[in-house]
Amino acid sequence: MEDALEVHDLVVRYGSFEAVRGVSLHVAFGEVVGVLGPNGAGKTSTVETLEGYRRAARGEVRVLDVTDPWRHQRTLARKVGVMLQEGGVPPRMRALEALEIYAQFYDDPWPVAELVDRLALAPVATTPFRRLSGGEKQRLLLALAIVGRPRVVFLDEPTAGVDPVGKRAIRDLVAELAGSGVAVLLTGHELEEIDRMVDRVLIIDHGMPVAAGSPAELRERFGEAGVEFTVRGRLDPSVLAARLGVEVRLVAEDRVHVGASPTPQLVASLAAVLDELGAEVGPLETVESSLESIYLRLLDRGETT
Ligand SMILES: Nc1ncnc2c1ncn2[C@@H]1O[C@H](COP(=O)(O)OP(=O)(O)OP(=O)(O)O)[C@@H](O)[C@H]1O
Repeated sequence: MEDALEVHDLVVRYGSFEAVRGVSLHVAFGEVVGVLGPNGAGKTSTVETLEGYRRAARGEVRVLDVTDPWRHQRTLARKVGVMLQEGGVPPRMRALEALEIYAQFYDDPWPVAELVDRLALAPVATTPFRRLSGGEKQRLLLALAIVGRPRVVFLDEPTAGVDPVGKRAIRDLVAELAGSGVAVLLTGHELEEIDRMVDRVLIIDHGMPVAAGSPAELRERFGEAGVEFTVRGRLDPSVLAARLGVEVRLVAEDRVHVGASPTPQLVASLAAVLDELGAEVGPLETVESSLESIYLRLLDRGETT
């Protein structure tokens, strides 16, 4: 797949403070990539440099055919979709009005009625922007970002504050955009949602890369696949650990986590030992690490080493 955008060894400075210290990333057409990291990690600084709002102190930045977004911000703005921060829409402008005005800027906009329908904006079509709820604002800002059918879309916390039905609508729309070849770069803290939307993530901290890959790759490298079950009565995890030769711990008072891949051998040995110990347990369930647990472990490790 051809890359729609790329950043190589990016450094962003505010005065003498280096907010981004050597970040590289690329997004292909048809790909959804998430930039993750704690508050102040440098996500917005990275994305805003790609959007042309910040100047790179060092490094190469390309978005579509624009190799210096800072210098060519106006040209770039017509080619990419940016999910604006709240301040990007005049407070009194009505939702539908905003969409119609934005649509006029483009040669082949997405039909406004279709976007209104897809993002369930009809009930608030005549509501002024400042009166919209948090989730409604998010949905409108997403509609505004994509109404011009850009080939590259930047989404800042697209599902933050959105209800579950709205989240699904946004996920579906993002998947559809990617399916039609759009490159999507998103940031956010809602890791469960992001896990479901992205092909790859880049985790950064203190302006530096911590890990990168698809959620599946990160699970493979840093995750803890395991088997869990509930137990009635007492079961000493250390006894089980000694017998199985793997890590076993309580994740709740009555729930045991066996930290090993659920291979047939492991499951058979576990069942045999439990039987021998006369333990009364519920069904064995396989569990895999969430992106959130991997993220927490990676960042924790980053700070302690
Ligand atoms: N204009 C600025 N002047 C000085 N420092 C800034 C400026 N903009 C950002 N910073 C600092 O740069 C660092 C990175 O900020 P950035 O907004 O890129 O982080 P972020 O990862 O997007 O955080 P969040 O998750 O909170 O949005 C922070 O320490 C921030 O305080």
